Amino acid sequence: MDSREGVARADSATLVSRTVRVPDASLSGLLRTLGKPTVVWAGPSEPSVAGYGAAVQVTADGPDRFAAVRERASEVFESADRPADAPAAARPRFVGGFAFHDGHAGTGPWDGFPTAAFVLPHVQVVTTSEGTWLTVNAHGANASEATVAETITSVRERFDPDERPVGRPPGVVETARTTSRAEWREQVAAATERIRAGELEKVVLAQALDVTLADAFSLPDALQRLGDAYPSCFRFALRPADGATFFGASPERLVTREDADVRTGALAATVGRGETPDADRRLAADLRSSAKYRHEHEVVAERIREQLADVATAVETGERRVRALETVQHLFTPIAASSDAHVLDLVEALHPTPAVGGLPPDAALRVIRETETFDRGWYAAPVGWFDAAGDGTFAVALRSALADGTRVRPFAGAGIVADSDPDAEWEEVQLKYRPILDVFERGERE
Ligand SMILES: C=C(O[C@H]1C=CC=C(C(=O)O)[C@@H]1O)C(=O)O
Repeated sequence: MDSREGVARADSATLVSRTVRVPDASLSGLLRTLGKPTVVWAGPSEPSVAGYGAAVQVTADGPDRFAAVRERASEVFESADRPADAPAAARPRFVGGFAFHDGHAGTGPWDGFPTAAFVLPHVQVVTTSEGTWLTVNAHGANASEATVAETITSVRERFDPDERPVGRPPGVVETARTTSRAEWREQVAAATERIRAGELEKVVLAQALDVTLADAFSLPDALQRLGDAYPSCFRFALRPADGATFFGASPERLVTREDADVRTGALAATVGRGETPDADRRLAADLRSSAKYRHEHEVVAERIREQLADVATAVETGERRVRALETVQHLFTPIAASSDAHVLDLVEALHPTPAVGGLPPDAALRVIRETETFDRGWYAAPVGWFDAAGDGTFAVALRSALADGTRVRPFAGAGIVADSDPDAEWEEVQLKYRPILDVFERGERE
């Protein structure tokens, strides 16, 4: 299942797709029994998807990558041989993501991660509140109903949905930084100077850690721990080639399109959690009332509305509120709209929002490139899924890390505006590493 035997380029071949119901299974149970997935997606109030192997893999480079993926995937979907009464939740879905920058190199730690990579899984297991379905997709010269039926039988034989206990956290042996505190101070000071000089209004600067674990990384354990601590976040894991896995639990929905309904939102400005309910409320009150936080947030909300204007109508902004997560609290403004555009067109219009890039976008991207000393790769970029109708959900790959064996590289950043304080931003970034580090560090309880 780990190989890419089924890999085919989108061409005139048929996509054969069949679905059977299987016993109810939790995502972690599935991952522990079926082996190494190529893709995993689990969103709040959405089906979870675990994919093995690739019936089709689509990759693309350069600024046209969004359209290139959409077109190649549409060819595959148009060729589909799938019974009309097959359950909708189990429909074939491409799952994958994009690099943050157009000119992504895909080298070093990001070896195997192109500028865009999506997989239509050979074996796709979808779980909803209604049940679990196994879909087998095959495409190319050897794809037939008979080969699909054979795979269904062999996966069913191995299918053991029982929950397995989560292992002990592996423990951290060593942690190195891409950016020292002194370098960060200089970077933030230089960025605020450029902002005050009028070159730009906001930029999101990031950094990374190089963590060495005592024992090898376990994806089922990592995703289960993240799911327990961050149930309202989008959990994902992507392994476009054999090698490293990019995974995380992102609080930020880039966009969902369901029929013509579009859901997005602005998530920006951060404080920590208080030690007591009173301290927590004071922090939340500060987040709501501070002019600095409001500005940092409002530029994001306003820009998202502008970005949507070209691809959607009936853009409506909900009420700004505080969204509390296990380790941080953010300002959040829901935004809804209506659109006939494919979800990938919406992703293209929205990426990068100023919650991960800045404003104006080009100036912010220039400052990011000139300032950061590590490769963002797929961090802070769109990850998610789409289907034949152009529906789908994409999250912004935050609270994320690249993991391979005992090596893990978590990423985190912070929005910088004119009055940002480098030390406060440093503390904020350390809080944003917590979701990933908590998966690996051994606390006193262990
Ligand atoms: C860039 C990150 O968070 C973004 C999302 C929410 C709040 C943010 C902030 O307050 O700076 C960031 O814009 C990250 O988690 O690495």
